[in-house]
Amino acid sequence: MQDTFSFSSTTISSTASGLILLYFLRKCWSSKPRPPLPPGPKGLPFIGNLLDFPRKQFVLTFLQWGEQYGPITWVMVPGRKFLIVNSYEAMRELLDKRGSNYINRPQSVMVTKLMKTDFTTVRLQGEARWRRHRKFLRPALSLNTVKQNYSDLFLAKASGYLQAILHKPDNFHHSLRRALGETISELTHGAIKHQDGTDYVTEHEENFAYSKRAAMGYLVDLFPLLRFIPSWFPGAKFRRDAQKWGQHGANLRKMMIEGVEQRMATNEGRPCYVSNMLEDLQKLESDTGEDIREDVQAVHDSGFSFYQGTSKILDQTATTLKNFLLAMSLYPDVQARAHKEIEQFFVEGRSPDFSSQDQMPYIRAIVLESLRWNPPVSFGVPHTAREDNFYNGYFIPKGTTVIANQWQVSRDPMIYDDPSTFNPDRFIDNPDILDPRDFVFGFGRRICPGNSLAYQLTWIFVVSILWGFEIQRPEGCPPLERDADRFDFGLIRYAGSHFLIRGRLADYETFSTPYPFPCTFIPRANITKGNAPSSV
Ligand code: HEM
Repeated sequence: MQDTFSFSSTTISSTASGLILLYFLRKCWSSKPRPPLPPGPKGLPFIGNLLDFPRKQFVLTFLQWGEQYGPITWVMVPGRKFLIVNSYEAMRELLDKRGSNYINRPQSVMVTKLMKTDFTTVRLQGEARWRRHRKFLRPALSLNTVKQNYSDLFLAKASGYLQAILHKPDNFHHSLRRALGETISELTHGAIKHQDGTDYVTEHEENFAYSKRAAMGYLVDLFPLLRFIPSWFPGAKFRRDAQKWGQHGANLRKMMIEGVEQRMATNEGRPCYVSNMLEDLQKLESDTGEDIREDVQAVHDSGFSFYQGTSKILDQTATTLKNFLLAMSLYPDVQARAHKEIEQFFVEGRSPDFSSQDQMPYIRAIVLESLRWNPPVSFGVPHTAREDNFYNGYFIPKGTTVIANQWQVSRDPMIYDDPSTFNPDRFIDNPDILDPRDFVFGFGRRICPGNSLAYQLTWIFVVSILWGFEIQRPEGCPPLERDADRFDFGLIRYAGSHFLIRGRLADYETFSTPYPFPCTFIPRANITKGNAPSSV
């Protein structure tokens, strides 16, 4: 008994001294100065850098910060910490090499929670549901699948666009969105209209307008507790709007899925992403008895994500093509060379197709330059840090929103000489130059799964338009020499009034597009009204 007691007291005293030692060691360790936060503009008490955020042309301010503070800049607003990355090397290091730490997305209360868009691929956190989406998207959007399954659809839509320009040349911006919207709708859900006549493309445009408004930045994003205010409460219009806008998306999603199911039941309509995946799953279920419910949900959600959430797919591809059209009107020499290359393959009634794609280096260079000249998602889709992290001796706390300023890469003179000039030759003269697809489609595990599709679709539109038309800038239009006169850099035009912050805290999934510009389309010998390219 005595022995036991003395043993216990020794144990207790040594445990106690051990704990005390540990306490002091920890104290010493934790009082060791933590590396500093990255440099950045000095903020104000309470509101941090809110006033440093520009109201428009965000990337240009981000670029200035890059020049002043180096590759990474730290900024804060209430409740949010941002790391703006202004160097390709740092983007690769953080988002690619340490991709598992930067796999999440920031969650906007208004768009994600109140509008209930957290099912879309782009907004999901990097967890099981998101992995399930990517599992279906990967094979469906691979280059091989795109070439085999979607080439005819792309050709038909490009041809339809030429006819639209012939008939209503002034409407070319609108008909471009229409052609791309139809392409995506047919590709994902096999139709552009519901059985009851509802036009999916028009509905998606409406839905997109709602998302854009919601993404403008609401007070509830600064003070998330506001989301618990009942929607009937005075001043809670944001809740009623979110409900209405979210419901519009939910109804549309339901309608589009029902449309696919009806067509599958009657063997009508063209095969599409959703029907192909559902057929595979149904086969799996009947062969193995596997529970496919979560997979079916992932197909429904990822199919709709082509539009919702990532509805910018349409905008991004449209922007790339608008970049191209603007460039053709500003750089006639480039256009003349492109016409020459096309004439080697597609003349005398032979309309464009993909058969000579590999033999047309100048067209490839034009497509790449259209992506680089004005990266459509000018400062990327943000990622967030899952854990504390260090870079170049700076501390990046858990939860930081990381913004990769793609515009900076596109204008880095160390990478691209004379970067504001549209110069496809840079890709021909220097085959080792950075391929813009290595940054305009994002980074790491969240990298855009649609990059091959986007490239192929852009390519056939570019060739078809050049085959059919000569593009001119109308006489008397100003020459647009500066980037700031050409591109809006993520400016969202929204006339509605906002609380304190109008646009300063806009959701950061904005994208840059050319300001509206006029073009004259002169039909070439190849094309006449009613003469659609023969291959479609
Ligand atoms: C020129 C056209 C396009 C550009 C510039 C573009 C760019 C991007 C970028 C920058 C991201 C975010 C990547 C990141 O988080 O680092 C993204 C995400 C995404 N893109 Fe694209 N994209 C384009 C077209 C498309 C197309 C045609 C599709 C589908 C057919 C598509 C599907 C997606 C999806 C589903 C995501 C979300 C990925 C995720 O969060 O896991 N994109 N895109």
